[in-house]
Amino acid sequence: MTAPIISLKNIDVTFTPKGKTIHAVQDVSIDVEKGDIYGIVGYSGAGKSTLVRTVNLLQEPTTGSVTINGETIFKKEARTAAQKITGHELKEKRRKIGMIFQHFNLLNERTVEDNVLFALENSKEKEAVKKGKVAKLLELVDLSDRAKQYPSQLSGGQKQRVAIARALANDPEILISDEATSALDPKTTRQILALLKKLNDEYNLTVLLITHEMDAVKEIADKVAVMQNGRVLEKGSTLDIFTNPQAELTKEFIATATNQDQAIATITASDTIKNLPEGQVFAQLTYSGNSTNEPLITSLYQHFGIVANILYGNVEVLQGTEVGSLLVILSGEQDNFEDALDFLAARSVSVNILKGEQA
Ligand SMILES: Nc1ncnc2c1ncn2[C@@H]1O[C@H](COP(=O)(O)OP(=O)(O)OP(=O)(O)O)[C@@H](O)[C@H]1O
Repeated sequence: MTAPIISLKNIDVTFTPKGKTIHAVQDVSIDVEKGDIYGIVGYSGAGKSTLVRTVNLLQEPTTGSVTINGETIFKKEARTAAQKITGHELKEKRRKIGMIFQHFNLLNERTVEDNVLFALENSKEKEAVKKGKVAKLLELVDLSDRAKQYPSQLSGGQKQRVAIARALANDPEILISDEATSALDPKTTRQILALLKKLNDEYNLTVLLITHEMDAVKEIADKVAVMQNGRVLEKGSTLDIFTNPQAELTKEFIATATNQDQAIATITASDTIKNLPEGQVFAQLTYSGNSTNEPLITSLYQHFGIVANILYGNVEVLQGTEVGSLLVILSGEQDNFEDALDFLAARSVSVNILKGEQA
């Protein structure tokens, strides 16, 4: 197996402003394979930006190691001196890691093409070659007709596309997207995410997608790590995390991204659930892939005499696999409930009891 393109091991980042200690990142280890779109999701202050800034050493870890393409560019253990690559080597590495940000960071007094050209400042290529490259990049992000305009003449989505063209100017292998869609409306967000996915598909560009929106992860990420208070709570394939989230925070993010939180809130407040008869259970069933081919609801009745009254249903397609969610009221023989739950678990249907006997 080839080495991960990014390997962060036991990363700690501690800040001590005015004698106060802030553990911004605590013992985080993440491996990103070449060609991954790897989402890092968490609320503001979770430590996402600090963590990704260690990838190109814009932020040196307090302890831990950073390995890019098999080469350890930084390593520091407690009470030993840091080992790191030289300034020149680091500069070279950084050129191969593009970054885009929430507020685009464009130069307002330069035209669109000059903003992209600026990234090639240190390139030894002839001016005409550089200009040709800029033209190609603008074509790639569908902004050829805006080359001579200034950032102030562009929409947010267009500005972000200029930033993407600029980030790609040095043919990076990795693109770090730090809340790049957070200032954009939902439609523009989808367009930018689609562009990142296209770059990933066509150029095998590895993308680190930092976001507070699980929706963005759901759209394009293959893998995801969920962060809180500087730590990774859980990580894995997007499909696994969506079908079987462990941490409460992850469940919360997923519920928001799939609009289930709204459905759960509305249904929980309804008279049907408020007056749920004794012995009945209000539950959320989440399933993926093969189990969707089985007539689960029919099976519950046939095998266990359990009736499922469906109040809400939703299917998402993640990485080509359906992930379904049902809000149901289950009723039937008490004695059969446990067997029915085992039956569902055996088919990788996760059951979250929201109200009723076993809640
Ligand atoms: N240079 C710094 N000096 C002191 N504290 C810092 C510094 N940079 C970040 N922090 C603190 O580290 C913690 C993590 O911040 P970080 O910006 O990494 O979080 P985040 O998840 O990216 O959130 P956001 O999306 O709001 O930037 C916060 O408590 C923040 O205040």
